[in-house]
Amino acid sequence: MAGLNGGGTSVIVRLEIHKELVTFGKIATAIGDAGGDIVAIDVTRASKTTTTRDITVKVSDPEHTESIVSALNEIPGVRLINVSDQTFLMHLGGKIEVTPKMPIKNRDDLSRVYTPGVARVCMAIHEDPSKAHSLTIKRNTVAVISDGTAVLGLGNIGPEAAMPVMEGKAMLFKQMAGVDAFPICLDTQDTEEIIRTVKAIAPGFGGINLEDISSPRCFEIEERLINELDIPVFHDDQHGTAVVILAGLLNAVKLVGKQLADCKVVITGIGAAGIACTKMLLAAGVTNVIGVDRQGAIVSGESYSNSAWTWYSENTNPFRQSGLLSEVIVGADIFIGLSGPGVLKADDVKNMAADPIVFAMANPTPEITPEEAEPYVRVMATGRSDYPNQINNVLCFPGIFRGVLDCRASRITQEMKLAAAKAIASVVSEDELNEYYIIPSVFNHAVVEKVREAVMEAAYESGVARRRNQRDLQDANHE
Ligand SMILES: NC(=O)C1=CN([C@@H]2O[C@H](COP(=O)(O)OP(=O)(O)OC[C@H]3O[C@@H](n4cnc5c(N)ncnc54)[C@H](O)[C@@H]3O)[C@@H](O)[C@H]2O)C=CC1
Ligand SMILES: CC(=O)C(=O)O
Ligand SMILES: [Mg+2]
Repeated sequence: MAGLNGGGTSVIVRLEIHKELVTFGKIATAIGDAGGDIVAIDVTRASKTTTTRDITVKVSDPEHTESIVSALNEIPGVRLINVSDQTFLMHLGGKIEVTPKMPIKNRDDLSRVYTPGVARVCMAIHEDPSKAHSLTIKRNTVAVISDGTAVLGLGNIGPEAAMPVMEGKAMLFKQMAGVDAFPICLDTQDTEEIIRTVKAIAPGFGGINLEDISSPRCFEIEERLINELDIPVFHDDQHGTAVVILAGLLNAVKLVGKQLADCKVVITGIGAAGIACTKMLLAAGVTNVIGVDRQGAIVSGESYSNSAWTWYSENTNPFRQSGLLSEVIVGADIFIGLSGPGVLKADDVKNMAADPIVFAMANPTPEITPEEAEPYVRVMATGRSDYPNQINNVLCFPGIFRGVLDCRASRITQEMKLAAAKAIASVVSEDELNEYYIIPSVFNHAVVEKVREAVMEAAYESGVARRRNQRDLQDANHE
C-alpha cells in the first residue's frame, strides 16, 4: 500500500555509467529486481568512457527509493549523482502564478489600465458597487481559504504547510472550470479573527471556498460568513465531499439493486465532512444513518460537549445502536469513512449486509485499502487518484463555483447541492455503470458543464441567482 507518497510517485535517478564496466541492461535489471518500474530514460551527457543518464522510476514510498538506491550503489562502474523526487520538483517555487490578460505595450495602454484612465472605472464602481462584478476580477475569482487546522487527513499542520494543498485546489479550479482562485492561508486559528479577515478581503472575490478548517469551528465560521457576506461561501470539505458521496451512492445502490432510503449507513469520522455528508443523506431520504467517532457510535440521550454532535445524536441513529464501529457495522449496507487510516477491518466488511458498499475516503491513506476489502466488498471507492472510483470533492467544487459565478448567486442552497450530486451521477450512463465505474473520472469534461447547468437551474429556482438568465431576459423583452 502506498503511503504519503501516493501510488503515482516517481523519482529521477541521475547516474554516471562507466561504459566498459557495466551495461545499461544490468542497471535496468537491478532497478527491476528492487521493484522499480522504469518509465523514462534520458541521456544527459556522453563521453568516450561514460554516459550520464536520467532514469525516471516509479516508486511506492521513500523506503522503496532507498532500496533502489542501495541496489544501484552496489554495481561497479555506476556512480549515483543525484536522486530527485518528481512530486517535489513540481512544487518548486509553487504551482501557480498571476498573468495579465493583455500586455502594456505603450504609454497609451498604461494610461488606460492604470492612472489616469483607471480612475474613471474606480468611480463608476464607487457609484454602483455591483459594477465590481463586471469591471474587476471579482467576476471570476474565488478565494481558497484555510487556517491549516485539518489539512487532508494530516491534522493541524499550520498555514505554511497547508499552502501546497490550497495551490493545488487553485490549479484545479482553473484547469477544470476556468475559475481564477487564490490560495490564502491564515496565520490564526481564532474563529472571530478568521471571520473578520475573510469579510475584510471579500470585496475582491466572487466566492469563498473554505478548505481544511477543523470541526466544529468550521460550522460557525461558515454559517456566520454565509449570513454576513453577499457572495457564496462554501466549505468544500463539508459540502463538496457530501455532494460527491451522494453522487457515488446514487450510482452504487442502482448497481447493487437497493433503494438508498432503505439502506443502513454507517459513517466514521463525525467531523466537517462526516456531518455534512450525513445532512446530505438525510435530505436524500436516508433514515438509518449511524455516526461513529473515536469513542464509538453517537446516540441520543448521551451528552456531548460538541454542539454539532448533540444535533447529530438527535437526528440520526433511530434504533439507538451503541458501541464501537465493529459492533454497529454489522448488517450495514453502506460504510463511509471520513476519519483516518486503517479504521475499518476486513472482518467488519465481512459482517456488513450482502453487496457491501465501502467508501473509504480518508486522505491520503484510506480507512481500509481496496486490497484488504477486496474479498468481501461489492463496490469500493476511495478519495485517491490511484484506484478506481475516486470520490473526491474535486468532482464538485470547480463546477459548482463555475455555476454560481456565472449566475452571480448570493449563496449555495441545499437544492443546488442536490442538483450537483445528481448531475455528477448522471455522467455515468446505465451501460457504463459497473463496480469499478460508479463515478466519473476527474478528467471527464462533461462533469463541470453538467454541474454548472444543474447548479444554475437550481439557483434560479431557489431565487438566489442575481444575474438574469436568457429566459428572464426574453420575458422582460416581451413585457
Ligand atoms: N475524499 C474526499 O474528497 C475528502 C476526504 N476527506 C477526508 O476525510 C477525513 C476527515 O476530514 P474532515 O472532516 O475535514 O476532518 P475533521 O477533522 O473535521 O473530522 C475528522 C473526524 O474524524 C474523527 N476521527 C479521526 N480518527 C478517527 C478514528 N480513528 N476513529 C473514529 N473517528 C476518527 C475525528 O475525531 C474527527 O471528528 C480526512 O482524512 C480527509 O482527508 C475530507 C474531505 C474530502
Ligand atoms: C480532498 C480534500 O479536500 C481533503 O481530503 O481534505
Ligand atoms: Mg479538504
